[in-house]
Formats: sequence, structure tokens, C-alpha cells
Amino acid sequence: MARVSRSARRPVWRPALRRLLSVAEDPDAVVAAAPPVPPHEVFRRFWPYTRGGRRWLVPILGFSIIGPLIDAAEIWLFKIIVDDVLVPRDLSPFLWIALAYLGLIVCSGILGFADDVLSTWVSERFLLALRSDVFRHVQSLSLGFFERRRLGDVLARVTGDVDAVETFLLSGVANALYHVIRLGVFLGLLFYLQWDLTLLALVIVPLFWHAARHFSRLIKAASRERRRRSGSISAIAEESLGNVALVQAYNRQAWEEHRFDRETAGKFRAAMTSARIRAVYGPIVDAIELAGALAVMGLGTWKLAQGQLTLGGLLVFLALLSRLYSPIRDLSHLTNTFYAASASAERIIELLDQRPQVTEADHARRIGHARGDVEFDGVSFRYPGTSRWALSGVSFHVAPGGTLALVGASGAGKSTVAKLQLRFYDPDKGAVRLDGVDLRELRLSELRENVAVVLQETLVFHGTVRENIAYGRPDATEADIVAAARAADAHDFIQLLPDGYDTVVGQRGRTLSGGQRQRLAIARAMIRDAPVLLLDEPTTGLDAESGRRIMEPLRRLMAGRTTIVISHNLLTVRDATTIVVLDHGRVVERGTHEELVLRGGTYARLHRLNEMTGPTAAGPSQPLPLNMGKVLP
Ligand SMILES: Nc1ncnc2c1ncn2[C@@H]1O[C@H](COP(=O)(O)OP(=O)(O)OP(=O)(O)O)[C@@H](O)[C@H]1O
Repeated sequence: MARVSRSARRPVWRPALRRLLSVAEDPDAVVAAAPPVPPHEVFRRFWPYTRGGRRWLVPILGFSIIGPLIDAAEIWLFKIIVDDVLVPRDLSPFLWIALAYLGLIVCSGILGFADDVLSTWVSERFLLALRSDVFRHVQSLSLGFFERRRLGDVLARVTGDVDAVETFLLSGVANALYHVIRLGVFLGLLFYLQWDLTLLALVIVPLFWHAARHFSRLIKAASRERRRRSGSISAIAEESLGNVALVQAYNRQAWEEHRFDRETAGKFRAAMTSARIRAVYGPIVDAIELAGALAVMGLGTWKLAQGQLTLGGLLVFLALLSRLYSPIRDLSHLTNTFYAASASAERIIELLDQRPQVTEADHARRIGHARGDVEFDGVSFRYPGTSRWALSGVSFHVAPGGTLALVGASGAGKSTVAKLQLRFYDPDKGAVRLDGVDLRELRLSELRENVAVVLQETLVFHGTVRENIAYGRPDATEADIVAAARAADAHDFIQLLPDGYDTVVGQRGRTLSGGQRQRLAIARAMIRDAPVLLLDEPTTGLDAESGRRIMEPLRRLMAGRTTIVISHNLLTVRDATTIVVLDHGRVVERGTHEELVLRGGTYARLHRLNEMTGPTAAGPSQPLPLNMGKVLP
């Protein structure tokens, strides 16, 4: 007879079942799945967060022991009712049995209350510590991380995944212990009652475990997919809602909905796979359990017929058996929960493993209030993961109080200079110095206290006008805030707002005009009173009138400070003490406005272009009376 090939012998339902119980990989994932981490590693990483609540774990454990004992006592009372009240039809012991029942119920109520409150306290304390730590860690990451990652996914990790870690570490472990203790108590009782029946009942345990192990692997894959999709959903929601004006202006709602639907459908599929796995798992466990119970019932009935067992004894045995199977079943369910939670734990671990690219030296130097001497010395820099140099051999020096203007085409590297000055990144070659000290040797917080910024995209928080100005210096007094607002030419418009300084400006300051937002940003920089000022395209996006209006407050802000001003608009930079022209990350020209115009190079060409297009939107009506501190090339 011809041999049947292996594949021909394989049951046809196998591939169908596999498809039904597994999640499909998505090659164009918005958010990639986190790398797998073994369970013991998850424990090692998160156990320290239980520090505050560990002493309460002992009483909680105590409750886990007393709970099953009360359960067992209730069942025992049931045996007494059957054997001493029902079978002999004798009511005399009924009263004390009823009282004992009542006592047990009261005890179990008190215990349940204490257990609930304590366990919740321990879990929530754990979550509090972990969530704060994850947030602190995310805050400490360098700008580069946020430029690469999808913000929505980071938010989903900080808010959603953190909870699952608690399930893994505390609720999960507490439940596991609780079930193990219950298992021990009921097993002891069953052995005491009928050791041979108990041994028979235990025959099915390996089957339970085998099923649990197999299914938990499937559950884990589905859970990882669900968590990944949750991250993607948050990422897309954050991106489309954060850019709602752009989406609506370009009629891209349908496209955004499509992206969103794709991810929600992915999560739906993963959830359905989980449901199918659980739905298949449930009846399998039921069948195993039934097989055990039937075997016990068969042998038990035989023993009853032989007079080796009372009816009460058999009924109690079967009742206790169901209590024995329930922790076994719960434990095997718990492995599924564990695996599902570990998918979230992996996402948190991946986040916690991110190291800031910029770190503070061990014995970082303090400089207090700097003089404001800024130097770029042969600085070359490449953004992580890119091959092009964003800056290459850039050198300049601005003496305290001087002004340096950075000019160049889009993408020339101007904003990169500002990022290095703030130490959002470290240069790959060369050094950036403040008062002669390499920024890498300085305390990060002190460096940033010495630098005030007014950026192209003005950042305004949801909050009052007062809070937005005081963001520059949280300990500022009311007088400081008003003085800064006056100097920034913002006081008048603030007074006209419905609640003056207490007016709440919407998220990103949407309820203010571009010019008003910019003046608020100037007031914030003003109140910081830092010796170094970075102005990154401060007039971009403003119309002629608004641009003109902020020139005066800008001049006041720049007075007496070392300023690096970045601008496409040559009219805002022509009076800088030194103008540096960047091209593809290199310094191609440097000098004063007059010198560079005479030289007839890139700057002169840009200047001519500017002249041809006329005084641009943001051009000042008069030259900037810049502080003429010494600026050395
Ligand atoms: N986060 C980043 N990751 C990778 N490359 C970047 C990043 N930011 C900027 N670059 C690249 O570095 C180069 C310099 O960018 P930079 O923002 O400094 O230019 P810029 O002169 O300020 O331009 P613009 O005037 O348009 O603001 C560009 O080629 C840009 O594509």
C-alpha cells in the first residue's frame, strides 16, 4: 500500500483553526510592536515600584488564607446539615448551625471589605509611583526622541499600558497566590475526606496546564497586537486632531478617517481573535473539568453503594471538588491574563529603556547667571539616523551683549544651531561653549536658565495669560508679569481681553492672533531675564503691521543680551553686529551687512532678492538699535 505523505495526513481543519486563532502581521504598522521581554525580567524591572505598599502585602496574604478557610467551613456546615439535619429529619442542631452560618457571613463581609480597600490601596500606590516615574522618564528624554516617535503612541503607553503592568505584578500575583492558597486548603480537606477520590480528581490537572500553556501563547500574540493597535489609534487621533485646521482646510477628513478606521479595524480583529481564543478555551476547560467530576462521581456512587461514604460526605466532596477546580481553572485563566498584561509591560519597558541622547556630566559645573559669551567652535552635527551633515565645521563667537544673525536658505542649518545652543543635541565634532565652558560640562538646568527663546511656532499653553507669561519664571510676582507684558507691548491687548490677565487662552493659544501670541512669547522670554536670547524666525507668519508691532518689544528684549537671531527676512537682521551666512550646514560668509553687500556673494544676492520683493511683511520701519557688543568672527 502506498505510504500517505505527512502533509496529506495532516487534518484539513488545522490551517483553518490556526487562522481563526492567530492575528495577522501588518507590514505597514503605524506603531511597531515592542520587543518581547521574558516574565522574570518584567518582575525584576517593576518590583521596586511596590516598595511603598510591600508591608501591606502580608495582611493581604493573610486574607487570602482566611477566605478559603471560611469557604471550607461553609461547605462543612452544609455537610452537617445534610448528615445531621436532613437525613435524620432532626431540627435540634439547626439553630447553632444557622448562627454559625451567620457568623461566617459577617466574618467574610469584614474580610472582604478590608481586602478590597487594602488591595486597591496597594495597587493604586504602585500605579502612582510607576506612572509618575514613566512620565518623569519621558520628560527627561531628548528632543530627538520626540522628533522620531509618534506622540499619540507615547501617550497611550503612559496612560493605558501602565495599568496593565499593575495587573501583571500585583493583582495578578495576588490572585495567583489567592488561588494557590485556596487550592492548598481545598486539596487538604479533600485528602482528609477521601484520599482515593482526590487522587482521581487530580488526574486532570496536567490536562488543564497543557491547555493553559498552549492558549496563553495565542493570547499573548493577540494582546500584543491589541496594545500596538491602541498605540496607533492614539497616534493617529493625536496627529489628526492636533492638526485639525490643516485637515479641514485640505478636506482630508476622509483620508484621516480611513487611517483611523484601518487601525480601529485592526484592533477589532485582534480583539475578536482574543475572544475566539477564550471562547475555544472555555469549553475545553469545561470538558476537562467535567471528565474529572464524572470520574469522581462514578467512583463516589460506587463507594456510596458500598456504604463507604455517606450522602452528605459525597455531596460535600463534590462541592469541595468544584472549589478545587475553580482555582485550577482560575490559575490557568490567570496565565492568559499574565501574558496579555506582559504585552503592555513590554511597551513600558521599551519606553523606559530609551536613554536621553543628552545627559548631564557626573560633576556638572554650575555657572549661575552667565555673562553670555557664546561660542561655536568647529561644530559638526548629524541628526541621529541621518547621513547628511546638518552642520559642518561651524565656528562663531558672540561676546556678551552682542548680536549674531544667522541667514541662509531653508534647510541651511539655522534652527539646528539653536537646538545645539539649547543642548537639545550634542555636536558630533567641535564644541559649543557658554562663558568658555563646554555645554556638555554644564548643568543642563542652569544652561537652559541662561537661555530664553522666542520660536518660530509660538508655544502657548492652555491656561491663563498670567500663567503663560509666568511659565518663563514660575516665581515671578504680579508686578514682574505686568512689567514684562508692558515691555512686550502686550499689556494693552491683555487688558482688553474679557478677563484681562485671567483670560484663559485655548490650547496652543488659538484664541489669540499670531502677533498677540508672539508678544506673549516675548513677555515670557522677557520675564526669564536670561543673558542669552534665541530668536528663531520671530516675525515669520505675521503680517506687515503685526511684524512691525513686535519689532519694538523685540528690541527691548534684545537690549543687553547676547542674541542669536535666525531669519529669512534680511531686514530684521541687517543691523546685527555680525551676520553669518549658512549654506548646506557650512559657513559661507560672515561680516556686517555693509561688508557682505559689498562682497557680492550669497548674502548680497539674498539682499537683492529681498529688495526686489520690497520690504517684506515683517520688516521693521526703522533699523534695530541693537546693542553693539563686540562680536568676533
Ligand atoms: N529632527 C531632524 N531629524 C533629521 N533631520 C533634520 C531634523 N531637523 C532638521 N533636519 C535636517 O537638517 C537640515 C537643517 O535643518 P534646519 O532646521 O536647521 O534648517 P533651517 O536653516 O533652520 O531651515 P528653515 O529656515 O526652513 O527653518 C535640513 O536638511 C533638515 O532636513
